[in-house]
Amino acid sequence: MRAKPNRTGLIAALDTPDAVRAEAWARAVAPHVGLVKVGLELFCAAGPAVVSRIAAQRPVFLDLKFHDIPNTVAGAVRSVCATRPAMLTLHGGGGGAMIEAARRAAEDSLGEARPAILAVTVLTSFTAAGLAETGVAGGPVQQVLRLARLALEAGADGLVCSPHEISRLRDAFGQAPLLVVPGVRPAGSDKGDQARVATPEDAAAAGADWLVVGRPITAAPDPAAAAAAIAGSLPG
Ligand SMILES: O=c1ccn([C@@H]2O[C@H](COP(=O)(O)O)[C@@H](O)[C@H]2O)c(=O)[nH]1
Repeated sequence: MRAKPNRTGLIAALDTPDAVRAEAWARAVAPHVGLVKVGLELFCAAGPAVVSRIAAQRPVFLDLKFHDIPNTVAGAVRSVCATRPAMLTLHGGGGGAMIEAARRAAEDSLGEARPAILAVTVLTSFTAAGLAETGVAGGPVQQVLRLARLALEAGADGLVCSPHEISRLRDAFGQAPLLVVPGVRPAGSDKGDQARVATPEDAAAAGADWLVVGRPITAAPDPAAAAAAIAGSLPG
């Protein structure tokens, strides 16, 4: 498992139901990104086979955000380990026992070659008001810190957070946890449904290990050029 880069790296999110298009994007952006991300849209349409094919060319961040009872999540982790992802996600809100079970399942399946286990804290599409609607008072930063502690103590290798929480997480937990950060928008790009966003330069300066960027790359007229421009804006 070699998921901690020496400097902030770029992950392109391949969000499409079309496996042929996803594989073409993966080939196009490959020179500019460290990993490509397969999420629910592509996985639900094209299944594990597309993950295995893409993983043969480029390390895959498998972002399926598991959230279920520990036994079920452990089984899902064992199943997806067959596709050889470099990193996978589960929801921190699933609790410590679920995260421990996921880590054990990954170790049993692939040993040293297991994927990094990342806990999603508070989705980057949430505002404080939206989070309060779900019954979580106190705002995103507090909830991110609470779930981060739980997840890291249960054996997670890292966290998915927004750019707004990176520095607070580094202050609380240091440099060791892998911080994977969506909600990244080059200046002037459309935010879409993302709420807690920052530019690639600001997220890198705050201490992100990996930036996850989807639509600003895949909706661009030239996805390879868009990925190259974002990667080029990161400190070297
Ligand atoms: O909190 C989270 C967790 C995961 N994501 C995923 O990242 C990409 C972002 O895509 P954009 O097009 O750059 O908005 C997407 O695949 C999400 O599922 C996230 O955005 N926030």
